Amino acid sequence: MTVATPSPSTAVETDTLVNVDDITIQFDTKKSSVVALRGVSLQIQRGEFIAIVGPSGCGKSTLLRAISGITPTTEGSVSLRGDQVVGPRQDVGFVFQRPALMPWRDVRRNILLQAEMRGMDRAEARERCEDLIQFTGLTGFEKSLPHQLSGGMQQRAALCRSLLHQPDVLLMDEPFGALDALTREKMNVEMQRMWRERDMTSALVTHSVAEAVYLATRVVVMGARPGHVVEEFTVNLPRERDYEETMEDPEFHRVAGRVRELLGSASSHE
Ligand SMILES: Nc1ncnc2c1ncn2[C@@H]1O[C@H](COP(=O)(O)OP(=O)(O)OP(=O)(O)O)[C@@H](O)[C@H]1O
Repeated sequence: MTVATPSPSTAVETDTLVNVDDITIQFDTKKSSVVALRGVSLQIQRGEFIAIVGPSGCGKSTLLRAISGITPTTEGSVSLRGDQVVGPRQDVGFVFQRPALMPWRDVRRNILLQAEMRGMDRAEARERCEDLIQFTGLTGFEKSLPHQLSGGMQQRAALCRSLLHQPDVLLMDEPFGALDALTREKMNVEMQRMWRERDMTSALVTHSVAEAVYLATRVVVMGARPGHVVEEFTVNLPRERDYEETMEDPEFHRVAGRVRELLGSASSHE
Protein backbone atom coordinates (compact mmCIF):
# COMPACT_ATOMS: atom_id res chain seq x y z
CA MET A 1 0.00 0.00 0.00
CA THR A 2 1.34 3.41 -0.89
CA VAL A 3 1.06 6.06 1.79
CA ALA A 4 0.70 9.54 0.36
CA THR A 5 3.12 12.06 1.84
CA PRO A 6 1.41 15.38 2.56
CA SER A 7 2.66 18.01 0.16
CA PRO A 8 3.39 21.56 1.37
CA SER A 9 0.16 22.71 -0.29
CA THR A 10 -1.84 20.33 1.98
CA ALA A 11 -0.58 22.24 5.00
CA VAL A 12 -1.83 25.50 3.51
CA GLU A 13 -5.21 23.97 2.68
CA THR A 14 -5.82 22.75 6.25
CA ASP A 15 -5.75 26.39 7.33
CA THR A 16 -8.40 27.33 4.79
CA LEU A 17 -11.64 27.78 6.67
CA VAL A 18 -13.79 29.09 3.84
CA ASN A 19 -13.34 28.09 0.25
CA VAL A 20 -15.51 29.77 -2.36
CA ASP A 21 -14.76 27.94 -5.55
CA ASP A 22 -15.70 29.56 -8.85
CA ILE A 23 -19.30 30.37 -7.92
CA THR A 24 -22.00 31.87 -10.08
CA ILE A 25 -25.29 32.98 -8.56
CA GLN A 26 -28.23 33.84 -10.73
CA PHE A 27 -31.57 35.08 -9.46
CA ASP A 28 -34.51 34.24 -11.69
CA THR A 29 -37.78 36.01 -11.25
CA LYS A 30 -40.87 35.88 -13.47
CA LYS A 31 -39.86 39.11 -15.18
CA SER A 32 -36.08 38.99 -15.24
CA SER A 33 -32.94 37.16 -14.51
CA VAL A 34 -29.96 38.71 -12.69
CA VAL A 35 -26.48 37.24 -12.55
CA ALA A 36 -25.38 38.58 -9.16
CA LEU A 37 -22.01 36.81 -9.13
CA ARG A 38 -19.98 35.15 -11.86
CA GLY A 39 -16.86 33.05 -11.42
CA VAL A 40 -16.10 34.24 -7.89
CA SER A 41 -13.38 32.42 -5.98
CA LEU A 42 -12.20 33.39 -2.53
CA GLN A 43 -10.41 31.65 0.29
CA ILE A 44 -10.42 32.74 3.91
CA GLN A 45 -7.72 31.37 6.16
CA ARG A 46 -8.29 30.67 9.85
CA GLY A 47 -7.75 33.84 11.88
CA GLU A 48 -7.92 36.18 8.87
CA PHE A 49 -10.05 39.32 8.73
CA ILE A 50 -11.14 40.04 5.21
CA ALA A 51 -13.02 43.14 4.11
CA ILE A 52 -15.09 43.13 0.93
CA VAL A 53 -15.66 46.44 -0.86
CA GLY A 54 -17.24 47.28 -4.18
CA PRO A 55 -19.90 49.39 -5.87
CA SER A 56 -23.52 49.00 -4.90
CA GLY A 57 -25.10 45.90 -6.41
CA CYS A 58 -21.82 44.07 -7.15
CA GLY A 59 -22.94 41.09 -5.06
CA LYS A 60 -21.15 41.62 -1.73
CA SER A 61 -24.18 40.60 0.36
CA THR A 62 -24.91 37.73 -1.99
CA LEU A 63 -21.36 36.46 -1.47
CA LEU A 64 -21.74 36.56 2.34
CA ARG A 65 -25.11 34.85 2.09
CA ALA A 66 -23.62 32.13 -0.10
CA ILE A 67 -20.88 31.51 2.48
CA SER A 68 -23.49 31.22 5.23
CA GLY A 69 -25.57 28.84 3.11
CA ILE A 70 -28.63 31.12 3.04
CA THR A 71 -28.33 31.64 -0.73
CA PRO A 72 -27.56 28.58 -2.86
CA THR A 73 -25.02 28.79 -5.64
CA THR A 74 -26.11 28.28 -9.23
CA GLU A 75 -22.67 26.98 -10.22
CA GLY A 76 -19.51 26.25 -8.25
CA SER A 77 -19.30 25.42 -4.58
CA VAL A 78 -18.65 26.83 -1.12
CA SER A 79 -17.06 24.81 1.63
CA LEU A 80 -16.48 25.49 5.30
CA ARG A 81 -13.69 23.53 6.99
CA GLY A 82 -13.76 21.26 3.94
CA ASP A 83 -17.52 20.48 4.21
CA GLN A 84 -19.60 21.54 1.27
CA VAL A 85 -22.18 24.17 2.21
CA VAL A 86 -25.59 22.92 1.06
CA GLY A 87 -27.93 24.91 3.34
CA PRO A 88 -27.92 27.39 6.22
CA ARG A 89 -24.98 26.65 8.51
CA GLN A 90 -24.87 26.54 12.28
CA ASP A 91 -21.15 27.29 12.41
CA VAL A 92 -21.32 30.86 11.11
CA GLY A 93 -22.30 34.04 12.89
CA PHE A 94 -24.07 36.78 10.90
CA VAL A 95 -24.31 40.47 11.81
CA PHE A 96 -26.53 42.71 9.69
CA GLN A 97 -26.64 46.49 9.23
CA ARG A 98 -29.70 46.67 11.49
CA PRO A 99 -29.24 44.90 14.81
CA ALA A 100 -32.76 43.35 14.59
CA LEU A 101 -33.20 43.01 18.35
CA MET A 102 -36.55 42.01 19.83
CA PRO A 103 -37.91 45.29 21.29
CA TRP A 104 -39.60 43.59 24.28
CA ARG A 105 -36.56 41.56 25.32
CA ASP A 106 -33.74 43.02 27.38
CA VAL A 107 -30.12 42.78 26.21
CA ARG A 108 -29.40 39.49 27.98
CA ARG A 109 -32.57 37.84 26.70
CA ASN A 110 -31.92 39.12 23.17
CA ILE A 111 -28.49 37.51 23.23
CA LEU A 112 -29.88 34.28 24.69
CA LEU A 113 -32.37 34.09 21.83
CA GLN A 114 -29.59 32.46 19.84
CA ALA A 115 -29.36 29.69 22.46
CA GLU A 116 -33.11 29.13 22.37
CA MET A 117 -33.15 28.93 18.57
CA ARG A 118 -30.29 26.43 18.56
CA GLY A 119 -31.35 24.43 21.58
CA MET A 120 -28.03 25.09 23.33
CA ASP A 121 -27.33 23.95 26.87
CA ARG A 122 -28.84 26.68 29.06
CA ALA A 123 -26.15 26.88 31.72
CA GLU A 124 -23.38 26.96 29.12
CA ALA A 125 -25.22 29.60 27.06
CA ARG A 126 -25.69 31.79 30.14
CA GLU A 127 -22.01 31.56 31.00
CA ARG A 128 -20.98 32.50 27.45
CA CYS A 129 -23.56 35.28 27.41
CA GLU A 130 -22.08 36.86 30.56
CA ASP A 131 -18.58 36.55 29.11
CA LEU A 132 -19.64 38.25 25.86
CA ILE A 133 -21.48 41.03 27.71
CA GLN A 134 -18.29 41.80 29.57
CA PHE A 135 -16.09 41.36 26.49
CA THR A 136 -18.13 43.82 24.41
CA GLY A 137 -18.48 46.41 27.17
CA LEU A 138 -22.20 45.90 27.79
CA THR A 139 -21.83 45.29 31.53
CA GLY A 140 -24.51 47.26 33.37
CA PHE A 141 -26.88 47.18 30.38
CA GLU A 142 -27.96 43.55 30.65
CA LYS A 143 -31.48 44.52 31.67
CA SER A 144 -31.90 47.42 29.26
CA LEU A 145 -34.39 47.21 26.44
CA PRO A 146 -33.12 47.94 22.90
CA HIS A 147 -34.77 51.38 22.73
CA GLN A 148 -32.84 52.37 25.87
CA LEU A 149 -29.52 51.72 24.11
CA SER A 150 -27.46 53.79 21.67
CA GLY A 151 -27.00 52.46 18.11
CA GLY A 152 -23.48 51.30 18.96
CA MET A 153 -24.70 49.45 22.07
CA GLN A 154 -27.47 47.78 20.07
CA GLN A 155 -24.92 46.59 17.54
CA ARG A 156 -22.75 45.23 20.37
CA ALA A 157 -25.74 43.22 21.61
CA ALA A 158 -26.32 41.91 18.07
CA LEU A 159 -22.66 40.97 17.89
CA CYS A 160 -22.92 39.06 21.20
CA ARG A 161 -25.94 37.21 19.86
CA SER A 162 -24.09 36.21 16.70
CA LEU A 163 -21.07 34.99 18.71
CA LEU A 164 -22.96 33.07 21.41
CA HIS A 165 -22.73 29.70 19.64
CA GLN A 166 -18.99 30.23 19.02
CA PRO A 167 -19.15 30.21 15.23
CA ASP A 168 -16.07 29.32 13.21
CA VAL A 169 -16.49 32.38 11.06
CA LEU A 170 -18.14 35.74 11.67
CA LEU A 171 -19.83 37.34 8.64
CA MET A 172 -20.76 41.01 8.90
CA ASP A 173 -22.81 42.90 6.33
CA GLU A 174 -22.30 46.67 6.79
CA PRO A 175 -22.64 46.31 10.58
CA PHE A 176 -21.57 49.88 11.31
CA GLY A 177 -23.17 51.54 8.27
CA ALA A 178 -26.10 53.01 10.20
CA LEU A 179 -23.96 54.53 12.98
CA ASP A 180 -22.79 58.13 13.20
CA ALA A 181 -19.13 58.72 12.28
CA LEU A 182 -17.79 58.93 15.84
CA THR A 183 -19.61 55.82 17.07
CA ARG A 184 -18.52 54.00 13.96
CA GLU A 185 -14.89 54.83 14.64
CA LYS A 186 -15.27 53.63 18.25
CA MET A 187 -16.87 50.39 17.06
CA ASN A 188 -14.02 49.89 14.58
CA VAL A 189 -11.52 50.13 17.43
CA GLU A 190 -13.59 47.69 19.52
CA MET A 191 -13.92 45.30 16.59
CA GLN A 192 -10.15 45.39 16.06
CA ARG A 193 -9.58 44.46 19.70
CA MET A 194 -12.19 41.68 19.65
CA TRP A 195 -10.80 40.11 16.49
CA ARG A 196 -7.27 40.25 17.87
CA GLU A 197 -8.10 38.91 21.31
CA ARG A 198 -10.40 36.10 20.18
CA ASP A 199 -8.76 35.32 16.87
CA MET A 200 -12.16 35.41 15.16
CA THR A 201 -12.04 34.55 11.48
CA SER A 202 -14.08 37.39 10.02
CA ALA A 203 -15.46 38.69 6.73
CA LEU A 204 -16.83 42.22 6.64
CA VAL A 205 -18.76 43.94 3.86
CA THR A 206 -18.35 47.69 3.99
CA HIS A 207 -18.64 50.83 1.87
CA SER A 208 -15.93 52.54 3.92
CA VAL A 209 -12.42 52.13 2.52
CA ALA A 210 -10.88 53.41 5.78
CA GLU A 211 -12.86 50.87 7.83
CA ALA A 212 -11.85 48.09 5.43
CA VAL A 213 -8.13 48.84 5.53
CA TYR A 214 -8.02 49.57 9.27
CA LEU A 215 -9.70 46.28 10.19
CA ALA A 216 -8.66 43.82 7.53
CA THR A 217 -5.67 41.64 6.94
CA ARG A 218 -6.83 41.45 3.32
CA VAL A 219 -9.13 43.68 1.28
CA VAL A 220 -11.11 42.13 -1.57
CA VAL A 221 -12.29 44.60 -4.20
CA MET A 222 -15.30 43.55 -6.25
CA GLY A 223 -16.71 44.90 -9.49
CA ALA A 224 -20.25 44.79 -10.87
CA ARG A 225 -22.25 43.43 -13.78
CA PRO A 226 -21.96 40.66 -13.00
CA GLY A 227 -20.31 40.69 -9.59
CA HIS A 228 -16.70 39.50 -9.68
CA VAL A 229 -13.47 39.86 -7.73
CA VAL A 230 -11.30 42.59 -9.26
CA GLU A 231 -8.27 42.42 -6.98
CA GLU A 232 -7.17 41.49 -3.47
CA PHE A 233 -4.72 43.44 -1.32
CA THR A 234 -2.85 42.11 1.69
CA VAL A 235 -2.67 44.76 4.40
CA ASN A 236 0.83 44.64 5.87
CA LEU A 237 0.04 46.28 9.18
CA PRO A 238 0.57 44.80 12.66
CA ARG A 239 -2.23 42.74 14.23
CA GLU A 240 -2.61 45.33 16.97
CA ARG A 241 -3.57 48.63 15.37
CA ASP A 242 -3.88 51.93 17.12
CA TYR A 243 -6.50 53.96 15.21
CA GLU A 244 -4.69 57.29 14.90
CA GLU A 245 -1.32 55.71 14.16
CA THR A 246 -2.83 53.44 11.52
CA MET A 247 -4.52 56.38 9.80
CA GLU A 248 -1.06 57.92 9.36
CA ASP A 249 0.76 54.75 8.38
CA PRO A 250 2.15 54.73 4.79
CA GLU A 251 0.91 51.13 4.35
CA PHE A 252 -2.63 52.24 5.23
CA HIS A 253 -2.40 55.01 2.60
CA ARG A 254 -0.87 52.68 0.01
CA VAL A 255 -3.69 50.13 0.26
CA ALA A 256 -6.49 52.66 0.73
CA GLY A 257 -5.21 54.62 -2.30
CA ARG A 258 -5.13 51.52 -4.55
CA VAL A 259 -8.59 50.44 -3.38
CA ARG A 260 -10.04 53.91 -4.00
CA GLU A 261 -8.45 54.02 -7.47
CA LEU A 262 -10.02 50.68 -8.37
CA LEU A 263 -13.41 51.67 -6.98
CA GLY A 264 -13.22 54.96 -8.89
CA SER A 265 -12.55 53.22 -12.17
CA ALA A 266 -15.27 50.62 -11.42
CA SER A 267 -17.91 53.31 -10.87
CA SER A 268 -16.77 55.38 -13.87
CA HIS A 269 -17.66 52.37 -16.06
CA GLU A 270 -21.18 52.20 -14.70
N1 LIG B 1 -33.16 37.58 -3.73
C1 LIG B 1 -32.87 38.25 -4.85
N2 LIG B 1 -33.68 38.17 -5.94
C2 LIG B 1 -33.37 38.82 -7.09
N3 LIG B 1 -32.26 39.60 -7.24
C3 LIG B 1 -31.45 39.73 -6.19
C4 LIG B 1 -31.70 39.06 -4.94
N4 LIG B 1 -30.69 39.37 -4.07
C5 LIG B 1 -29.85 40.19 -4.75
N5 LIG B 1 -30.30 40.41 -6.01
C6 LIG B 1 -29.63 41.20 -7.04
O1 LIG B 1 -28.30 40.75 -7.11
C7 LIG B 1 -27.40 41.85 -7.29
C8 LIG B 1 -26.39 41.89 -6.15
O2 LIG B 1 -27.06 42.26 -4.95
P1 LIG B 1 -26.30 42.41 -3.55
O3 LIG B 1 -27.31 42.86 -2.55
O4 LIG B 1 -25.57 41.16 -3.28
O5 LIG B 1 -25.25 43.56 -3.86
P2 LIG B 1 -24.38 44.44 -2.85
O6 LIG B 1 -23.04 44.60 -3.47
O7 LIG B 1 -24.43 43.84 -1.49
O8 LIG B 1 -25.18 45.82 -2.87
P3 LIG B 1 -25.20 47.03 -1.79
O9 LIG B 1 -23.79 47.51 -1.67
O10 LIG B 1 -26.09 48.06 -2.43
O11 LIG B 1 -25.77 46.47 -0.51
C9 LIG B 1 -28.27 43.10 -7.38
O12 LIG B 1 -28.51 43.36 -8.75
C10 LIG B 1 -29.55 42.69 -6.69
O13 LIG B 1 -30.66 43.39 -7.19
